[in-house]
Amino acid sequence: MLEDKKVFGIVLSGGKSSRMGTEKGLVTWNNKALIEYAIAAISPFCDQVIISSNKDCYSYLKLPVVKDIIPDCGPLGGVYSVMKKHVADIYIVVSCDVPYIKSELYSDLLSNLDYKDAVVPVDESGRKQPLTAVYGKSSLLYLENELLDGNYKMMSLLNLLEVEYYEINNNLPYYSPNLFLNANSLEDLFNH
Ligand SMILES: Nc1nc2c(ncn2[C@@H]2O[C@H](COP(=O)(O)OP(=O)(O)OP(=O)(O)O)[C@@H](O)[C@H]2O)c(=O)[nH]1
Repeated sequence: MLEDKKVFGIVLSGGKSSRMGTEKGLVTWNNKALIEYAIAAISPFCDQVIISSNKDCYSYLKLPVVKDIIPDCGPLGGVYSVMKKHVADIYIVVSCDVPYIKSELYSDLLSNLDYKDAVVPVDESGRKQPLTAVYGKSSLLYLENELLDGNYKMMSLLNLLEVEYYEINNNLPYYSPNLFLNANSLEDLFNH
């Protein structure tokens, strides 16, 4: 299905990292920066991985960096800015702070996209995970309208899109209870 499609990865790293107290993607965990786990998870499927950040600190990764076109709109603004600047058929989104995320998850999400606007995993507690998801280029119009209306919530965006929800359960070979662990603070990372 992907052969004739252009697939770009979006690594969301443009937040303020206020709970972490230091640039989240650069925090080292098991000898690797957090952002490098995110990049590794999506790279196998991407023609190009793009960093969504408003800082210059990720230049060492030698990947394109896209700053937010409209500042302070949260992750929605980051996804929008990359989509607007780099045209592709499919965008694989990952936040920079999910060190347990797995390539196999993205493989499953991609194979469920078909003609939907997005495939979003739902964790075993029923939480939708739109920042570790896959979006078709058809999402861009909705993202743009949401931003213009001042609605910055990813969850509201999902209500507008035709979304395939992909249920995660502990029978999946790559399942772990930490799959979506979101390392917002050093405590999240080291004390879970
Ligand atoms: N490009 C972009 N990315 C963002 C923005 N806000 C958050 N993100 C990213 O979206 C993901 C989820 O955001 P949060 O977990 O709230 O991260 P954060 O905003 O850096 O953290 P706090 O300041 O502690 O709330 C992270 O990967 C952030 O880097 C933004 O305004 N622009």
